[in-house]
Amino acid sequence: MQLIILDRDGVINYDSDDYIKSVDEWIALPGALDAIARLSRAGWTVAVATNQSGLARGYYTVPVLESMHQVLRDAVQQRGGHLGLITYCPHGPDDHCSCRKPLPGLLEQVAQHYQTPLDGVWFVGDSLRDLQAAVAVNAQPVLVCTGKGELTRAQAVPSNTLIFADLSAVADQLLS
Ligand SMILES: O=P(O)(O)OC[C@@H](O)[C@H]1O[C@@H](OP(=O)(O)O)[C@@H](O)[C@@H](O)[C@@H]1O
Ligand SMILES: [Mg+2]
Ligand SMILES: [Zn+2]
Repeated sequence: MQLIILDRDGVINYDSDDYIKSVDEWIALPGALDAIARLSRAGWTVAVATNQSGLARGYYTVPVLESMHQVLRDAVQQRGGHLGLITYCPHGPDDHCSCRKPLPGLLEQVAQHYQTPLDGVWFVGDSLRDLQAAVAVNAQPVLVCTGKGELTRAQAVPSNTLIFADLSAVADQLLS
């Protein structure tokens, strides 16, 4: 199967250092929804793996998070696409869970859901922890320069990281 996994904040939607705490604060990045729909229409399975420590911090609730994700799903569907599994880590840094990126637990949940290996699967993120999670499961780390991506690019990223301007450029590459 053609599977691609996306980080959410900073890749699909604008990120904020104050967290994305409501549906109103959830604003898609230019071209991101069309990119997901283009991939989906071309037969790709598009999943999402996102840290959401704002839940543990009490900044928003699961119903609010789910409403953001319904907006995302509806917007992709309106473009003729389908968004697959959205898996998230609800924990905080001190919860010592196994799913908070850079740990690969979210990616492993995607692999389990689709019963497919992750070797070489593109995981597209804007933070170093996204790239590290990809490397941990032998997936392909892909950095986009939206969200925190430019800051991340200035750090030491995994040597095999692919770098693109944004999610639209990632879709262009995969669909070329
Ligand atoms: O990029 P993804 O994984 O989709 O989601 C990131 C968000 O959960 C938030 O993650 C926080 O990091 P801490 O969880 O506080 O370390 C901060 O980076 C926030 O700016 C950001 O909105
Ligand atoms: Mg991010
Ligand atoms: Zn977790």
